[in-house]
Amino acid sequence: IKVLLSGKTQLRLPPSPPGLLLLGNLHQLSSLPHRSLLDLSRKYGPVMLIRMGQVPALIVSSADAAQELFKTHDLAISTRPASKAAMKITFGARNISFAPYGERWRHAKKLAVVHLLSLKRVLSLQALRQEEVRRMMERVAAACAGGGRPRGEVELSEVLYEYANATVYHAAAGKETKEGRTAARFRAMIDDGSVLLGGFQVDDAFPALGWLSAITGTDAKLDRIGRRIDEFLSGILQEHIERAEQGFNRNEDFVDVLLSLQRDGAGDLGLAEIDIKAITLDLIAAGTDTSFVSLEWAMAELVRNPRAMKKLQDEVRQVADGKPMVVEEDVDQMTYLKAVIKEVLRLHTPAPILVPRETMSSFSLQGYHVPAKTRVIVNAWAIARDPKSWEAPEEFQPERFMDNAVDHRGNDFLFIPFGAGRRMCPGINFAMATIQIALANLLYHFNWELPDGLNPVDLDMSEAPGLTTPKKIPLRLIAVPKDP
Ligand code: HEM
Repeated sequence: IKVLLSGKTQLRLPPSPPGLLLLGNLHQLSSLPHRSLLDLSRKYGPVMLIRMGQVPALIVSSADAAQELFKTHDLAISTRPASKAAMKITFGARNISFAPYGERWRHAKKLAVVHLLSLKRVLSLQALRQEEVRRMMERVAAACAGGGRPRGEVELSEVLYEYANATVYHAAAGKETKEGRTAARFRAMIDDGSVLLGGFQVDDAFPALGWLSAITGTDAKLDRIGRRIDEFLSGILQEHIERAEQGFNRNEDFVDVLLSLQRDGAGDLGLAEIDIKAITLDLIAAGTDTSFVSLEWAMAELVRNPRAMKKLQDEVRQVADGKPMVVEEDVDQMTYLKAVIKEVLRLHTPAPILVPRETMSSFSLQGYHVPAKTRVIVNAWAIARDPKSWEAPEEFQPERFMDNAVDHRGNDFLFIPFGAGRRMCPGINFAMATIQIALANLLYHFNWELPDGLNPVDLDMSEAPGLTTPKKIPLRLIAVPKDP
């Protein structure tokens, strides 16, 4: 009636599934939102508007809509929604991933790219990766020697997590120098945080009801995680500062570089200790889980698909024949390895709904009006299994990437595991280098089997919830050395 009386035409909003008065569509979302959202989009279309409690959210689930979104409206969706979890866990969102759009975010991202993530910097870290791969191989080899477990049985998920964490930690904050700052401790801190940062907590849906998170206990939990993270990062910084004071600072790692920039003034925006902690934590967290889940799913798919495993093993062993280890020059010649990794990123998109954005202004998408202050969720996982773009989308077929120029760098919108546009992942080079060399060496040195006579097709492939989705049941495999 108000619209009719005002004489204004009503703007056409995207279709919405019917919701409940207070909850909106929250009750239709499971702990794996990418799956529930795909089901809803099959009914309501690739551009939909849902309500998560009080919060309106635009859901994009097709390559066409994603292309229009990122190509035409990227600036309008370049901020992240403010969230209590991000404020408490990521040093007031002074990091990159959860920072609001603006100069501070741009400055932090530039520092990370120039001093850690550019192709040149990533190539210069080759020896570091080789060292971490060697440590991982030694761990697997130790399992082959027995040591209390059935011979060759490896808690592979644990080993892969440790490798992914150590690689990015080593590059960002140097080698672990004190007992206790380990992958296990880091994981315990980060895992709870990842679920809370996903943006699907009751508290995210009712921002006006601040007291709710005190009742649900989320506030206390966030404070606890925040304190542990601060303590961990303060320890890292203190070690670096002490080392520099003793004259041992040779700009070895990213924290060293940031501290020396801080001493030199670091430009107009400055660089406080809290910024250094926030950015360092961000890079270690963003780089660990994503690379780990990619490796975990890669090994799971390969043991489930013995034909692909053999084909990849043949390629790796032929290229690196006779060498003590696969090195990165060898990887350049491994086309099937690269296809396998792309297929893993397609089928098991590590961050299935990317990282939520928020509209800074209204715009029109595929003929629908999208209001300002709407959360934007791009279901990259759903897009990567859309039968309109992919043949047999549910099947693991690395061959589909062999003679196919489709790339993961944010230009082909049917395949955007790293996102697209201004907020796209800056860690692609780092991630690819970390994953490729590890997978190649795992297959070069060992043959892999399922324990307890498990049939490959019976391997459980369900996902655990979070910003990234690891296997629900960690991967445990038998490693058999290629050369006993
Ligand atoms: C397979 C590995 C990885 C995947 C699949 C991945 C995926 C993503 C995705 C989907 C986003 C959000 C993009 C968007 O909003 O459009 C993101 C952001 C980000 N990633 Fe990655 N990532 C990976 C590895 C890494 C690594 C190794 C690092 C650094 C060491 C890193 C650092 C970041 C940072 C800092 C952001 C925030 C960018 C911003 O908000 O401007 N990522 N990543």
